[in-house]
Amino acid sequence: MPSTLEDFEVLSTIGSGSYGTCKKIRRKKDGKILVWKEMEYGTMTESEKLMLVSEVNLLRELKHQHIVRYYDRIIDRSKTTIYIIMEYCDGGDLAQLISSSRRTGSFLDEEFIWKMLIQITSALKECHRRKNGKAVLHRDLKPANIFLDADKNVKLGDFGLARVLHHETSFAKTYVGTPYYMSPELVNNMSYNEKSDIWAMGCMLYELCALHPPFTASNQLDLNRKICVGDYSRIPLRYTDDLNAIISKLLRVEVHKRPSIEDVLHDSVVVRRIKRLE
Ligand SMILES: CNC(=O)c1c(C)[nH]c(/C=C2\C(=O)Nc3ccc(Cl)cc32)c1C
Repeated sequence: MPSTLEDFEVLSTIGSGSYGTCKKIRRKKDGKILVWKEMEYGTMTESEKLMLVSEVNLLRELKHQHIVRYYDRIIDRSKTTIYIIMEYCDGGDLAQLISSSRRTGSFLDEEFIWKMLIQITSALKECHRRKNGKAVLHRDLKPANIFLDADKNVKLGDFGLARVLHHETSFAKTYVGTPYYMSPELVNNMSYNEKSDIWAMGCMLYELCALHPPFTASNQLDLNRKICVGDYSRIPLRYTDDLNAIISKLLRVEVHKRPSIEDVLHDSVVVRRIKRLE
């Protein structure tokens, strides 16, 4: 039996991502706490609407402990709005965590950052596995799209929709961020690929260490230059050479030298750390 809006009670608005509004909801039949992401599709073309529906159906197949669980979707044609119902993540997102660490001047523990590296890599491995010959590339990996459950375990969310909503009307209206995580290949107008997700993961892990992105500039031209030459400083000296080494591999400018997800999971330093967390 498909869900309807009446099956849920809206409790609060908890965030507005790049592509819509997130609300905390309660499922009336059992009291389960969930979220839904409301996305207005009225300004989309027919082909983009079809892409959005197929994207959501594909994402619903992703069942993994470190990927936000998709439960259902509701389409309200009277409001041209889709409601994507997903798992509630009590711990909020990594962007909030970085902001509060920066505000209090307290760096994150290295053990926590290794845990993020291993769990995000595990989630991306599931996404990059071919499903019906189609990889689900995240395309918008950033701290605001990495959520945490009550035990501070990773829940990768908000994916795959970036490609659908890159059309002029809705993307231009909603996209406000500076593309700090844009990879060298994207700066050079090449196509997004699995290694672009790896680059973004490197930028994110760097930011967890330094509490700022690896590449910053006062204008897009300077930012692009720094990205394309790989001009960034070492992570703070409080972090080990092992952590610095793996992040440096993720931030290799040449795509063919950048490790794949499998390379990361088989890297000797990462294997050692996985054993420690088991
Ligand atoms: C201030 N907001 C929060 O602390 C917060 C909390 C407790 N949860 C969230 C967000 C989500 C959440 O809890 N589950 C989600 C599933 C998909 C997406 Cl795109 C977002 C979420 C947020 C933004």
